[in-house]
Amino acid sequence: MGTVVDAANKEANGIAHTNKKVTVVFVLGGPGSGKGTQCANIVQHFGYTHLSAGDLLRAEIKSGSENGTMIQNMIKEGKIVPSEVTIKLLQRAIEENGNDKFLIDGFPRNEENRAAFEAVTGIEPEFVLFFDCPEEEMENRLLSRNQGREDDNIETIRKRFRVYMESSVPVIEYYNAKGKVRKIDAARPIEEVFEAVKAVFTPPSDKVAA
Ligand SMILES: Nc1ncnc2c1ncn2[C@@H]1O[C@H](COP(=O)(O)OP(=O)(O)OP(=O)(O)O)[C@@H](O)[C@H]1O
Ligand SMILES: Nc1ccn([C@@H]2O[C@H](COP(=O)(O)O)[C@@H](O)[C@H]2O)c(=O)n1
Ligand SMILES: [Mg+2]
Repeated sequence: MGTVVDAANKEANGIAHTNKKVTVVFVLGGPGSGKGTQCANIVQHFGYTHLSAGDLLRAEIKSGSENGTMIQNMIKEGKIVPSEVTIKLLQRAIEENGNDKFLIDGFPRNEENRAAFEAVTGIEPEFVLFFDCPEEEMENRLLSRNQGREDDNIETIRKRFRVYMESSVPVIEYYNAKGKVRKIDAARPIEEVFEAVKAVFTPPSDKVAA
């Protein structure tokens, strides 16, 4: 079941409304747990559009936006950018895309993100895909990622882990209490993790008995 984006709230936020009916899956997990890697696989197999909040913020820096310097400083410090900035980027990306099902990766990152997104868009996630991975493994992955990210250094990585534990884990707990979390053991090879992910996205009627 999708969610109809609430017209009044969208107008208040300055986004033209289309009453687009969308299905949203939030993809959460610690820094380096493999969210982006698995989202790419889900896109290929299940036809979702992948929206990474971090990628949208990095693109905003590159675009020369008035918020660019603020966003860059927040990312360097591993801090969470104010919700209105990130939500506008997500809303625009949803509106501009012809697809009606989205993986929103790395969002909501804190309670403010969660409550503001729900209030502004009226969108409730179908479920939350949660990649559970030990910190030591995530640290090793981030230190060898080699994508030139300014926040993949040990000092910022430690700050990101702290923010994750203090601000993001409570959001996962919130959705867990609502029965919406699909937890995946992410400390396995990429292909094995994807087998578990596939089981979450495959409707029960399509599952073949082993
Ligand atoms: N299951 C896995 N086993 C080993 N390495 C992995 C696995 N999944 C992803 N990686 C690698 O770990 C690094 C981090 O993965 P990815 O970028 O997908 O994580 P992320 O959760 O999106 O991180 P961030 O929150 O920093 O954006 C990448 O170099 C990726 O190739
Ligand atoms: N909801 C979000 C998501 C991300 N950020 C900032 O971007 C950084 C990188 O995010 P990744 O998901 O790509 O790791 C993150 O550390 C935050 O600084 C944010 O503010 N809000
Ligand atoms: Mg990522």
